[in-house]
Amino acid sequence: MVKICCIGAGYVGGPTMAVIALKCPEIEVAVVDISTPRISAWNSDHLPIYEPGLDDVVKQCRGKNLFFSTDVEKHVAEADIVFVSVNTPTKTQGLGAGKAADLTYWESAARMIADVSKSDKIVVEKSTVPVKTAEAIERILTHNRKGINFTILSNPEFLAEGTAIADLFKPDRVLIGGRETPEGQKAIHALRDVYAHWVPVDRILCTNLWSAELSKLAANAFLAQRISSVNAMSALCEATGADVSQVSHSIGTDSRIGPKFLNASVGFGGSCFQKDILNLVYICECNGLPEVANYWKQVIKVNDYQKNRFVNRVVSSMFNTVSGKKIAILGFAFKKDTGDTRETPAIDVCKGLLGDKAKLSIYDPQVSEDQILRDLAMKKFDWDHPAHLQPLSPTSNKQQISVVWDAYEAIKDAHGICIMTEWDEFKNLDYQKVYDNMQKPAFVFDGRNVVDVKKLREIGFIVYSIGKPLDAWLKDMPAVA
Ligand SMILES: NC(=O)C1=CN([C@@H]2O[C@H](COP(=O)(O)OP(=O)(O)OC[C@H]3O[C@@H](n4cnc5c(N)ncnc54)[C@H](O)[C@@H]3O)[C@@H](O)[C@H]2O)C=CC1
Ligand SMILES: O=C(O)[C@H]1O[C@H](OP(=O)(O)OP(=O)(O)OC[C@H]2O[C@@H](n3ccc(=O)[nH]c3=O)[C@H](O)[C@@H]2O)[C@H](O)[C@@H](O)[C@@H]1O
Repeated sequence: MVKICCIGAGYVGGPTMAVIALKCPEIEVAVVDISTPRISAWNSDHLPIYEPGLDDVVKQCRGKNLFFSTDVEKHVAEADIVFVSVNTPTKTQGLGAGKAADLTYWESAARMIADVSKSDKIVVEKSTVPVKTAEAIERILTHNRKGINFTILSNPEFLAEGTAIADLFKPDRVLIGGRETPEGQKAIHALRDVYAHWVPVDRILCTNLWSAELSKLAANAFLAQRISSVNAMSALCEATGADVSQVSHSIGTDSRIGPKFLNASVGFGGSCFQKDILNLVYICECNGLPEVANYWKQVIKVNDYQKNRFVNRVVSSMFNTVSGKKIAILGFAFKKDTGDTRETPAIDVCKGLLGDKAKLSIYDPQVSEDQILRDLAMKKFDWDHPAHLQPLSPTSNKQQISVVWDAYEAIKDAHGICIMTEWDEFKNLDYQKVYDNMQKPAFVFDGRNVVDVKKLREIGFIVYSIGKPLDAWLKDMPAVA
């Protein structure tokens, strides 16, 4: 029986391995992690991450050919194929701080693999890593090889949160990069055989190591660039009276552009886009390519601009101050159908409003109070470390923040509403009831373009919706970022 071990039971390791176990009943899959609470949760009825369809997949395989364990060394020693899916955060100190990837967790995993292995292994980079990382990992693995052969592959993951199971069941492609040597090619075939259980072979792309590593960074950069492009257009739409949804639709019908990923928003969030672009920028700089670095840096700058622009719009619309005013924050996760808050634009917007002394009442159907308070208190990039290495109880400004478990509760007596996540329930709120329970004038700032602007204006709201023609009220209150 082939044995797979995955180091890192997170958003990628957990769902990816659960799907491999489901689709390959004859393979034994162990997912290991240094975090005891995370592994306990994987073994319980309350999985550590919220992802539609995941519970079902885990329940079908757990205890049969899918195991979650903290016994990292045992499972690594027994495995034929070891996936490494640990955190690769942005460095916060030293050389490359604020840009380069911090490979501490990857390096410690590689050293441990080298130390405990007693048989040949294929080691798979599942984490997103800088191009050329495989070279460094190979050196670590072979420093003390004791006659054991390690073959390294790059197999980056392209799933998106909220649709992870669907993406894993039916991926656009699976990418496997390896050395162009007989051992490298043999390892590629072994991993291809795993995916070929359910992925059509023409969707399994095999490349050299560096192309696979770089393709992952490139894919995220291209995706994020699309959002920054449409968000840049949204600012121009607001200035000219064009409607960004109509512009997106018009350009998206060109088959060379395509309709997906053109929704204007308050800005992109999530654990990877910013981190991976910063990493790409750093790699370009290190390779003497400042123009290329600056090109990609602009994607992040426009994203920051969009979040600032939103905050400024809220403050300027409400008579240039939100001091002491209650603002309801609807949604905190970085997108719908996930409880993940890593780099969510809601953090920046809330911090901006708190800076102007607003009182926030926050509601998200999947995010706990503890998580929200931690997020609003944590320093930039601290979130992307294993849970037990994060600051224990960062303090946030609790007098200004309340977290509630119902949208109507959040809205009660509020002066304004900011929609930060496109949860379906925010489309279907009883907005007449909402209006009746708010202070007047009642403002809605829709950062996700989910509300029916016309209907809300008829009720009496002053509505700001990203990239849409401005309410007469807002026209006289320009918000510069
Ligand atoms: N979250 C996402 O949607 C995607 C993430 N990625 C990449 O996958 C990698 C992992 O991301 P996530 O799963 O989101 O992170 P995560 O933070 O959810 O999971 C990483 C896990 O690794 C564990 N860990 C760290 N060092 C370890 C060690 N030495 N031994 C055992 N366990 C260790 C941590 O405790 C944590 O549970 C990152 O490189 C990320 O860029 C790639 C595609 C999608
Ligand atoms: O490497 C990763 O971590 C993953 O990053 C993204 O996935 P994810 O961040 O989970 O979610 P997306 O659907 O890409 O959304 C990212 C952010 O962009 C925003 N977004 C997305 C699409 C859009 O049109 N407009 C927009 O503002 C979302 O609301 C969200 O805040 C990529 O889509 C995945 O392919 C990749 O594997």
